[in-house]
Amino acid sequence: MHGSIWFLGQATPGNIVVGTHVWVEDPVLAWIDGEVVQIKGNEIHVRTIKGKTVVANVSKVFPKDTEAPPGGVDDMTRLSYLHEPGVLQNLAARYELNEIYTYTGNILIAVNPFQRLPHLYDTHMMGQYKGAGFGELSPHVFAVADVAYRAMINEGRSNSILVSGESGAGKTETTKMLMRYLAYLGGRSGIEGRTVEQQVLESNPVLEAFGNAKTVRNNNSSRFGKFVEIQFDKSGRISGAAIRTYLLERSRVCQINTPERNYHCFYLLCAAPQEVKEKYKLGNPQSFRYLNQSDCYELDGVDDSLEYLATIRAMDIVGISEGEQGLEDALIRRVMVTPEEIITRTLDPASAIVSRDGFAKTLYCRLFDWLVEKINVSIGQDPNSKSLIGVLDIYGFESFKCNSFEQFCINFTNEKLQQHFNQVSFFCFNIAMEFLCQ
Ligand SMILES: Nc1ncnc2c1ncn2[C@@H]1O[C@H](COP(=O)(O)OP(=O)(O)OP(=O)(O)O)[C@@H](O)[C@H]1O
Repeated sequence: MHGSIWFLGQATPGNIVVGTHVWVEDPVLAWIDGEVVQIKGNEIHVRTIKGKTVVANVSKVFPKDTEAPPGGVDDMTRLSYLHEPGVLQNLAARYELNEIYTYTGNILIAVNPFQRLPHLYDTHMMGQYKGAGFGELSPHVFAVADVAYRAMINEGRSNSILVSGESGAGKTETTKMLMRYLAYLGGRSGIEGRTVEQQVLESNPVLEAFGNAKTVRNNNSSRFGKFVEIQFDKSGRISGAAIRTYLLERSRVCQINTPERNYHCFYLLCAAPQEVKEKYKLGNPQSFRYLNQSDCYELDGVDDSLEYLATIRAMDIVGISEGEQGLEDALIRRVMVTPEEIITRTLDPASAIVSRDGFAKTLYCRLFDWLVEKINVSIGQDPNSKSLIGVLDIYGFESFKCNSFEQFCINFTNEKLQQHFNQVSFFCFNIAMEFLCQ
């Protein structure tokens, strides 16, 4: 992987004297600037711009670059101090000017604007970035896609772009923009005049119904990692695409907390037309243990019965039909295979519950993998593609009340994922706005 983010330039006692302009932590603003008025050993007394005097340990006080341009710099490697307050100040100054993209070397930092900015992504803009040298124009997600594409053509090898950041930071949107630009460069229309990007996006409602859920931060949070492969032929034209998914959050199937929800598909099923509900003996979401652990059932502005119909339509497009299951034995009996014989043991209720939950999680993950396979058949992969550009959209680390150990450990042990990390040459890091405003 090329590069990562380092916070350098930590203050040392040597470069802070009375009169130095510094940053200190602030419970409301995250960081506030001020001037050092007194130093007592490791204690630094700072008069902030709000007129308050605060005392902080020297290790928590960072020098401020008083000569930094007020509008910020578009590449943060040009900052005199690459420490947390310096970086945040720079991103906030640019954000004020509606500049949501900033480089740190060859890493693109994207701040979520939480509003549509169509002028940033139109065809005119794509034309501007086509073939432009990296860093020649303002930082942009198209510039990252462009450099990845050029490197693929010139060096004749595949590339990957890693899109990371916390939940709600804008990874999925960034991934869509990367795909849109690659489809623009790769030219070829897909089946029936639909571009590959359109085909991948058309499968989104299915993936979102089964892989997205309401979380504290995002009403439509992807709870899985996604690697979208855009495949190219030897002349650099798009020849196919495929979606690989990773690390679906298994624990959510059986365990949720207010104000979060389980996967959307469960609520959609409960909002299905009456005949479907009767056929599958479905009640309201409040009657299901896996849904009623949280008291959040509805999403603002979303009608689950309409979403149900939209998902069924999207499933039709990708060629998914109905199937049936019979499950009782798998739930209440455990089969043990020994060298001598096969023993079937009936479980006590507590073990049956553990078994039920484990079974539900595995069943759900397999269902999800099966859906992804179906989607790939429908999109059309090219087994003979010369090279590909992969866009890896994967959530970063978050701090929950109850962190799922399973979820985070797996980040580092998943071999399939590691394989793609090894291919990554370009990096987009997404930041949600509230991070800047904390
Ligand atoms: N570049 C952008 N332009 C406009 N709106 C954006 C942009 N990026 C993000 N958003 C807004 O922020 C919302 C959340 O973004 P997104 O779903 O991409 O986050 P995410 O990082 O993929 O979250 P999660 O990890 O929870 O799935 C989007 O629904 C959209 O409204």
